[in-house]
Amino acid sequence: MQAVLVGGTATHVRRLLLNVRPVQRSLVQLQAARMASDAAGTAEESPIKYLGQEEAQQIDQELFNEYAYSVDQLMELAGHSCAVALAKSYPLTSLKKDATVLVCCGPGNNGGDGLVCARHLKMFGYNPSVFYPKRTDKPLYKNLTIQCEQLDIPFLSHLPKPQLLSDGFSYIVDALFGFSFKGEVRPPFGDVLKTLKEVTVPICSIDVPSGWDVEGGNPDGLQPEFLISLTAPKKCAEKFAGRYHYLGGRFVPPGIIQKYELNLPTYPGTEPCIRLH
Ligand SMILES: NC(=O)C1=CN([C@@H]2O[C@H](COP(=O)(O)OP(=O)(O)OC[C@H]3O[C@@H](n4cnc5c(N)ncnc54)[C@H](OP(=O)(O)O)[C@@H]3O)[C@@H](O)[C@H]2O)[C@H](O)CC1
Ligand SMILES: [K+]
Repeated sequence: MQAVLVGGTATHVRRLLLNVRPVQRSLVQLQAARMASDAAGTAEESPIKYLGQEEAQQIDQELFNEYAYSVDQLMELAGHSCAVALAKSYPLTSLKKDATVLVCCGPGNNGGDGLVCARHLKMFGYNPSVFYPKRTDKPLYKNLTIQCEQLDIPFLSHLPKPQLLSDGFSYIVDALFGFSFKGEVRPPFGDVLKTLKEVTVPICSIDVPSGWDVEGGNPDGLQPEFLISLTAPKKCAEKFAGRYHYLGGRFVPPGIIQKYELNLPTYPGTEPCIRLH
């Protein structure tokens, strides 16, 4: 707490700390640290942390087990932040082809983020379709699918050839695999990734470009134009050379930010996402 005792803020901060519960305390401390650095005129931010695969999974589990979030809650916030970041990067008015978007969903939670994102894109006025080749029987995914169907979002029974995809869609959302992807790509996703590599419209990846090693990337794999990292960027994002890199999933409690030294940037106002570069 020494760092915060700058420029007459000490009494104010001490009073705040005495009157708050422990969870709130870390919020106050974060704010105090920011006030201190501003007061000292040293607004130098530490670099954002890039997470390894195990660390990302550990944080995920901690959010569920210790912070008592449900997967549905976080997925909704994550998927919504993806749709907002996409709408900022590809505004409705700038798109041709009736603002058609294809969202490719994988079998895990990354695919779930994709289904939520598709629903919000529809609400924002885009025309999403979904390709979801390996469905999961869990109620969460079934419900997300029904919600999309009830909004008249079409589900494609097969993935069209690259030329048709490029002609038919403004961009393609890659929600196939996130931070739990491991090893060589297994069927049917090898063919899916091969097709996506050949399209000429932008590929927009959620959390991890699919087919990339979560830490090492994949120089021969997809080269997305857009990436939204959720919670915090994964190590492979250091290799991302596309145009838009966003951070989303504005749900990380201060306790986790501190414990894992995430050094997340401050989200502006009420925005659910922030552009990193
Ligand atoms: N805390 C957060 O930031 C949150 C992030 N969310 C999103 O969740 C994903 C991580 O989700 P998870 O379910 O753990 O895993 P994935 O979606 O990445 O992938 C799991 C499925 O992928 C299959 N898999 C894995 N490797 C391969 C491979 N080489 N070939 C083919 N298929 C593969 C795996 O299959 P199994 O047979 O191994 O079971 C799974 O089916 C994160 O990235 C965020 O996008 C949450 O939405 C909210 C919290
Ligand atoms: K992905």
